[in-house]
Amino acid sequence: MSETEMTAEQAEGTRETILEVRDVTVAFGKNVVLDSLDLDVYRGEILGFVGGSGTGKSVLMRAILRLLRRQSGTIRILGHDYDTANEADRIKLDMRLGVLFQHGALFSALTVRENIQVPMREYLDLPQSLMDELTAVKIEMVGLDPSAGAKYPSELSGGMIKRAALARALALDPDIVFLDEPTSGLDPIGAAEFDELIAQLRDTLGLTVYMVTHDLDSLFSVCDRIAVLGQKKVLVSGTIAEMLEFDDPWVQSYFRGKRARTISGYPDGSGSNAEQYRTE
Ligand SMILES: Nc1ncnc2c1ncn2[C@@H]1O[C@H](COP(=O)(O)OP(=O)(O)OP(=O)(O)O)[C@@H](O)[C@H]1O
Repeated sequence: MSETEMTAEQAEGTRETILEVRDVTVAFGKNVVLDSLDLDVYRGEILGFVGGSGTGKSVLMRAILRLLRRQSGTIRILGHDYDTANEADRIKLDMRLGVLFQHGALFSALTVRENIQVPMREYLDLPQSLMDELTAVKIEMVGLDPSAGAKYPSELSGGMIKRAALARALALDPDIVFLDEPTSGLDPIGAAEFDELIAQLRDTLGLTVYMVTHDLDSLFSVCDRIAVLGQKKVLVSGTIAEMLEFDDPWVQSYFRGKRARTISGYPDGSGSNAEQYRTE
């Protein structure tokens, strides 16, 4: 190894942990869903979070976003522990997170422009003209036509709703966005375009992306790392190559199953021609 090369461990040491989950337990009555779970998310990465149905992916995301109570453990976002932060710091922290819930979850009685301005009104004190300018930038950023701003969610296609919801998640220029199954309900071309948009935003804005997904195409084409939830913990996290090597029946059948092999383009599931697969 030359002096300028780094080992994988050294490279890992230089990454900034933007989200640190330690020893988190969440239970509903006697039903323990997450048990002493640990997870790290690094700045600028796209992390795909997968696991069988009902394993607790949404519960973890909601626990991180403080939408439900956990029994124990610590969650540090951008180095801050929300539990011990004062009110002013909590608000600052909230502003650095963006969320796109499944199905978009736009307010149906508001136009796209008004939807995007909801977080701006909540957290910023800006004149309407400036909010309008910022909104136009967000609409362009997610690849929507400027005319979409005046439309109501019922007038938009599924793909446009996802983009509008993403624009709202980006309204306050967050450091990290949480996406709950962002490509579900989209056709393969729409899903591939949405993945491309996510990768583009990561590259241009340095955004960190935490994506709960069942979409193998997304995992193979845009995710830098994958974390697998199983047995109430993060069973394994790493690259696709590391998933393929991991000795667990669910992980093996998920990443080496017939569909995964078709997407990856190689008999053993390695490599990736997901984009080609999708547009065929
Ligand atoms: N508010 C709640 N009260 C009681 N139990 C809950 C609650 N929310 C989730 N659960 C339970 O937690 C478990 C995990 O649910 P969760 O929705 O996180 O699964 P998931 O991994 O996101 O599944 P899917 O991929 O099917 O969306 C389930 O057993 C569910 O019934």
